[in-house]
Amino acid sequence: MARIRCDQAAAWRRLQERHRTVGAGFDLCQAFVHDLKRAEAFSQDAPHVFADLSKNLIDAEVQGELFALARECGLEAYRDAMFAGERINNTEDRAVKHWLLRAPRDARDPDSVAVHETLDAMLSFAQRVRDDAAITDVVNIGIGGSDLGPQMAVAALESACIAGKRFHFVSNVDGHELAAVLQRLRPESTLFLVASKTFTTLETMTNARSAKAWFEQQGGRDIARHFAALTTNVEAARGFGIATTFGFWDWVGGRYSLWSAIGLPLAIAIGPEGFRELLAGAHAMDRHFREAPLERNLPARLGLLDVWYRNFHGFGSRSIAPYHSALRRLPAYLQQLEMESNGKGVDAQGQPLPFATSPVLWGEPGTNGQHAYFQMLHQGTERVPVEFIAVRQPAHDLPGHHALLLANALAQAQALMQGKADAGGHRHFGGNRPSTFFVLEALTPAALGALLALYEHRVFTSGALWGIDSFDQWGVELGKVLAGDLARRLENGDIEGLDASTAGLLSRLRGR
Ligand SMILES: O=P(O)(O)OC[C@H]1O[C@](O)(CO)[C@@H](O)[C@@H]1O
Repeated sequence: MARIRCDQAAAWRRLQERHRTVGAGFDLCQAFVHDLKRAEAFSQDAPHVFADLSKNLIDAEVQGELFALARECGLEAYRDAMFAGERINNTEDRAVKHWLLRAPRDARDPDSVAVHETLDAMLSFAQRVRDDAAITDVVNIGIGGSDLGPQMAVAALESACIAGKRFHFVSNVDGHELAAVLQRLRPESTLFLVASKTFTTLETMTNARSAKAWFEQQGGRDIARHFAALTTNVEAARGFGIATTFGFWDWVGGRYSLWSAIGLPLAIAIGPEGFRELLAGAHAMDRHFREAPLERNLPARLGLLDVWYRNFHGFGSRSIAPYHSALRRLPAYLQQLEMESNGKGVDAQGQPLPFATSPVLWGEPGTNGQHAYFQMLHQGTERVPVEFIAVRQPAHDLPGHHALLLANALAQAQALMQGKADAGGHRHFGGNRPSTFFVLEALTPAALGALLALYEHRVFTSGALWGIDSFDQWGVELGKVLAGDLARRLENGDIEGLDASTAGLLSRLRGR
């Protein structure tokens, strides 16, 4: 489908002009003085998520131009193409249909029917594992999208997780990780889930082989009961000796696969009903993204803000500050989602891009981050937009804590914006530092599903304007190939043809 890249749109030039004349000197505090309705105008309710965008460096005119830019670039048509199942992942010639995984069953659509068959089977398996008191440990072996999503979500929903079962996530090829987990396991009470879309990934296959060898050495019997595979490559899983498999499809990208069989650890942890609630929350956000006009469309507004910050203000990073310790793995999850999707230097046709794309995402839960890097956020030489995520209702009943936590989130956003002008030198806070503030009512499966889908569509929006293919990841290939070659060289010591640095390091690491 025809797409206009953002830098070729007339609105792009108007935004450049706007940034040159007023945008760069935009004063946040003054904006609130001049517009008493600013907080309301730049707030947005979406399913399960409220967002206050008013502490961002935008005004109504910039936002209007950003909507114009989105329309000129064909964002809505491109979004509709994704939801129509067109092959918008053009470099891999694949459709992009993770949203179908959370849509209600549609008997007319064979893909939807297959999705729900697998979902039903996977959820009954999850229920059986939940009911099986003999299984005390579930070990997910996977990496990237086959690890970060379930790991993040099991932590996020820890208050809803089943008692009496421990969940472990082994991703790294570094044997320290698997060895530390294996030490705490007994084969008869362990279920290994080998999660890999391709079932070829070096880390996962190495860990899966070692786990299987350990299981057999420890006298484990009945692989069929103690190993299951979550993969699009069911044949390879069978070849590996795993009979219980839950499949998914090539139109589910790794970083978009939590909603598929890859979510099995989460389904075991929170139960089939909880998992369906997660899907329903994400589906509600899908509908919002599909149906709301851009002016009231939260993922679109956020994605456009990202373009404004990256390409006009030149902000190179964004900090994620979840004020909820259960969201401790969310920054890592979002790093893959956004940086693997939009960390591209060429457009979908392979043409070099003359502008910046994905920012660096980073962060830690609040209030911990405040005692580590918030110094830089308040007084450093870079301006970094911060994203606060607060949850109104806590999942514990310790008195006092939650109000202090929320007060800190509010205070940081306020301090970033207001600064402190009356003090000079080291005590001076320049202020005018942007932030977005999200509020969830409670950290439920539905709210988490909606929040994650919100981020997915936001990444879609900026990627669409940048004209890139947000659904491939060719940038991870080169390192994989070189690692294969270097693994052989580490064995045999061959340094022929290597650059001097790599050759020297290789010899040192071989200890010879
Ligand atoms: O699920 P697989 O096929 O093992 O891949 C794991 C991860 O590797 C990548 O392909 C590249 O890092 C990710 O996109 C993916 O999530």
